[in-house]
Amino acid sequence: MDCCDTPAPAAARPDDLRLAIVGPPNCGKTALFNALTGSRQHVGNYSGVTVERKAGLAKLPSGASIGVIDLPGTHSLRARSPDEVVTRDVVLGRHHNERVPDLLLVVADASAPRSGLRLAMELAATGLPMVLVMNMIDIARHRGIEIDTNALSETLGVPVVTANSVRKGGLDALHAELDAILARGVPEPGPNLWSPPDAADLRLSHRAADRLIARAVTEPELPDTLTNRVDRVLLHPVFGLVFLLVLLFVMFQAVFTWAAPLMDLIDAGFGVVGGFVAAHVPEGIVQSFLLDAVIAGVGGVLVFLPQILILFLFILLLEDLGYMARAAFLMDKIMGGAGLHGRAFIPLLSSFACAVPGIMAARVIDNRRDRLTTILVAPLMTCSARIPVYTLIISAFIPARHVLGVLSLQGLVMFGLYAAGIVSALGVSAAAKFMFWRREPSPPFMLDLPDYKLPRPRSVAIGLATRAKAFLKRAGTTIFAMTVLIWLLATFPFAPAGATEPPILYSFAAMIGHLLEPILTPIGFNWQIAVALVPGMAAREIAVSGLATVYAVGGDSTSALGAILAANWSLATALSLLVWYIFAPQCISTLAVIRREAGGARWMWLTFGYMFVLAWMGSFLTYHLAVLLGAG
Ligand SMILES: Nc1nc2c(ncn2[C@@H]2O[C@H](COP(=O)(O)OP(=O)(O)OP(=O)(O)O)[C@@H](O)[C@H]2O)c(=O)[nH]1
Ligand SMILES: [Mg+2]
Repeated sequence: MDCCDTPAPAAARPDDLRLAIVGPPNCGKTALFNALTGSRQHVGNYSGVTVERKAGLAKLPSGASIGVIDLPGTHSLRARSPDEVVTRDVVLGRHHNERVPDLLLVVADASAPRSGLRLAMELAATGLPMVLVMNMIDIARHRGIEIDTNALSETLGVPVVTANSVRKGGLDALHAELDAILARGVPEPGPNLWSPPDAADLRLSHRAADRLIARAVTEPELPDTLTNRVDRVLLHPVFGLVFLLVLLFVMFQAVFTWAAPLMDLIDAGFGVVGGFVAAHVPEGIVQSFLLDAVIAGVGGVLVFLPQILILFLFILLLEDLGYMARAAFLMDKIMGGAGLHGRAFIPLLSSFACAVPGIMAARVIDNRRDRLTTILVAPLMTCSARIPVYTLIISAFIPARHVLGVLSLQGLVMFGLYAAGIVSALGVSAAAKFMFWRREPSPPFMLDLPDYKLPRPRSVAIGLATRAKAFLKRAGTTIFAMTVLIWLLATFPFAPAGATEPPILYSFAAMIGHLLEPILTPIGFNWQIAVALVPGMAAREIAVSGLATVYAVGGDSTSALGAILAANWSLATALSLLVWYIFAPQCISTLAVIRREAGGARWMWLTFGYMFVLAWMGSFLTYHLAVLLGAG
């Protein structure tokens, strides 16, 4: 029966029901949420993937729909970090605009059920009705772990089902249970007796969990040791670090070399469209708009899609494999030396995609000082929006030859730019620790090392598609809008009658460019760069589309942008711009998210200020050093 066919009594009005998914980190809550609701939220094999509340609608086999909320993972309601506070507040009904959930879906990792069962026992005190889901049952079975769901259900007094959230049909038991609950009517909540547990309560609850496990879970004599065997190499203090370095290195080589054929293809595609427009649209303002703003500008950015996707392919595979937490473990010493918390690794790693989710991921750090340091340095990590800028300049100025026979020099320079971002992040955090927090010792941190899992092609494909969509959307909105603005500035006003100079020199763009020259000439930038930099605050890629448009309007539309730059700039200018892009506080969304997450405009201005100073000084030194060495 469809729920919407007949007006139903209160208990059977599932549309109003709210179900909250709660569980320890990395037990598959988001995978379960996606499977229930058909959403495509990001999952990854490490703790702290989800840092905010997400809502969706689950359709049950009976046709009923119920509201489902996915929450950040937590080991206890005694929330410490901001992400855990979200979970606590939703469960206890303290979240603004949200009432207490009607039913908790408590998720435990069946292959390592301890923390999930402990949390389930703690949650029982809230009085909320719940269902316990023993997720990842496939992994548990594979390892020979047996779960007695009847014993669990008897002891806890709640329905217990097993689930595999990443296989079709893996939620059948849960679906049936939810429909049965709806048919019976969701029980009224009991009184909320939860209070923050103290150390003695925690000890007791751990013992209770042990007793429950002894009764309901049978572990095999010989635990699975593949993860341990692999970790003996990958977590080795020397081999492990060497492996990590080689991996990163291969990644950047791949970004450069694998992408080339695809990029050429897209470039050729735009070439054909450009030829068509040039042949069929009469010369004039419309043709200039299509050729200079749309094709040269936005098209010039779209060409970089393959590179961005290759970088994400690596990141998604490593995430799903469970390697990221290992990398965090390996980097802990180095990061700790620079005053960064071990938990900062994942936020900093996410910042390779974009600083915005990276800064949000810092919510997993419970200590405010360490969270602020992480937020402060996250924008120094090389976000994917820098890829087009880096690639453009590298391809134009660094010869495509090999070093030592196999290493591409261009890939090497790219690696160097990423390394420069990382090293400067370590340096800035060490400086911040020295200046602001010298006396406070760093608290220790516990890292969950997940078991390795084979990456699932479907989830990697979904991840890639999401990234591609986001990039194309940016290109179609922000980047397009700003490129059109630059085109307008470069086109109007027209040159006066009888003008002898190229028309663009009479445009607003040239006027603005010349206005900024006093700040930018000392670092080797010309007025064309200046024009692209200001709208580039909206998105870094606009430097590419902006330069393409300015040069195209200026009459340089016949050859590729790289060739135009190579002909117009000195190597010193190119290097200076690369260094500028390592440090420049360049995108407004990042600054806005810093303000929100750090809780004040002062942190935003501090980030803007230090990054601007670093960018200007770095570019100044680079430019003058390069000129001294004869590259001017
Ligand atoms: N084999 C198997 N893998 C699963 C299952 N459920 C989730 N996974 C994988 O486990 C990893 C963690 O899943 P997530 O859904 O991100 O876990 P989470 O509980 O939301 O994690 P946080 O948001 O960090 O708390 C991912 O790599 C998933 O693909 C399952 O039932 N079986
Ligand atoms: Mg999650």
